[in-house]
Amino acid sequence: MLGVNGLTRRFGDNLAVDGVTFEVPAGAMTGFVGGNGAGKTTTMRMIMGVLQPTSGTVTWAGREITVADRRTFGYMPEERGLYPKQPILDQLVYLGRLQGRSAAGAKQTALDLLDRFGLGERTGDKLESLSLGNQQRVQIAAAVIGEPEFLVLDEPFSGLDPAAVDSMVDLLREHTTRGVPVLFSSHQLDLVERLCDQLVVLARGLVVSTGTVSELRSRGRVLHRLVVGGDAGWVRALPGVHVVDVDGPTALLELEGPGSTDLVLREAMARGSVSELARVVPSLSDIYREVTS
Ligand SMILES: Nc1ncnc2c1ncn2[C@@H]1O[C@H](COP(=O)(O)OP(=O)(O)OP(=O)(O)O)[C@@H](O)[C@H]1O
Repeated sequence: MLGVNGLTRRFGDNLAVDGVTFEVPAGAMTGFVGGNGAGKTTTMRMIMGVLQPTSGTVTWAGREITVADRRTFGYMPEERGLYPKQPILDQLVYLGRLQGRSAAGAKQTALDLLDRFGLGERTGDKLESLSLGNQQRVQIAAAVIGEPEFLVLDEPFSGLDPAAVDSMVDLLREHTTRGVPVLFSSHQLDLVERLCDQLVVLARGLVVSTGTVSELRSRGRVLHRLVVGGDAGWVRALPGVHVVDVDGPTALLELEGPGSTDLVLREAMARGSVSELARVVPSLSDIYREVTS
């Protein structure tokens, strides 16, 4: 398990990361989300030791992290990091060797990964000759070539088509199944919702929420949608009902308790037909907007 404890980073007057604390448990896929400039990349760089924190610590397996620990980590940095003019297989084998793999082992894993990502015919091609999406696949292969004990991936899914996303998701799941903790940042909240076991939400350098998607959901306000035959504007007059929005026959409501639900239903039926009165299950995007606003 990796622990981030009160990590703080200033750039001059800019407090980019402000006392960030969270854990990435073994075998869990942790999604790191937050708007542009929230501090995700800065935090990941401090975890990887490529940027010094102003204060705070990173722990691995319950003790302060060492250089040797970090050598066992796989990292896909925001600025990527492979050589554009070198053949992709050579680069992967080289990186695997740097991370302690034998030449034969690194080559076999690299060939398997490239084959799996549809690049089996292009092993001798230079990185720059591949499309951006295919370059991204090679970057992910580079992060896992050393059989890492922890994976840090900065926006690994940006620019990937749905089929590539699915194969990356399968690859990452194989790692978490073996107990490897994975931390990845993404702005693709539908994907984060599908993929991650837990979330860390950052806003303006601060952790504003952590937990599973269902935990985050249960902390948010509960809304109901009412759809009636005519105009639903009458619902504004009911006690115990906070109207979030009314649009013709549809109203979005925050109800104070079961009594309010009964009241809304009774009133609606007395006034005509009722098509729907149901609890709204918020999407991760809705939750994200609520916790970061
Ligand atoms: N090397 C640097 N020098 C000065 N300021 C920096 C540096 N790196 C990051 N910052 C600032 O730190 C803040 C956090 O940036 P960071 O890149 O960590 O955000 P992010 O959440 O990864 O954003 P995005 O989703 O846009 O990639 C921003 O205000 C950014 O301008």
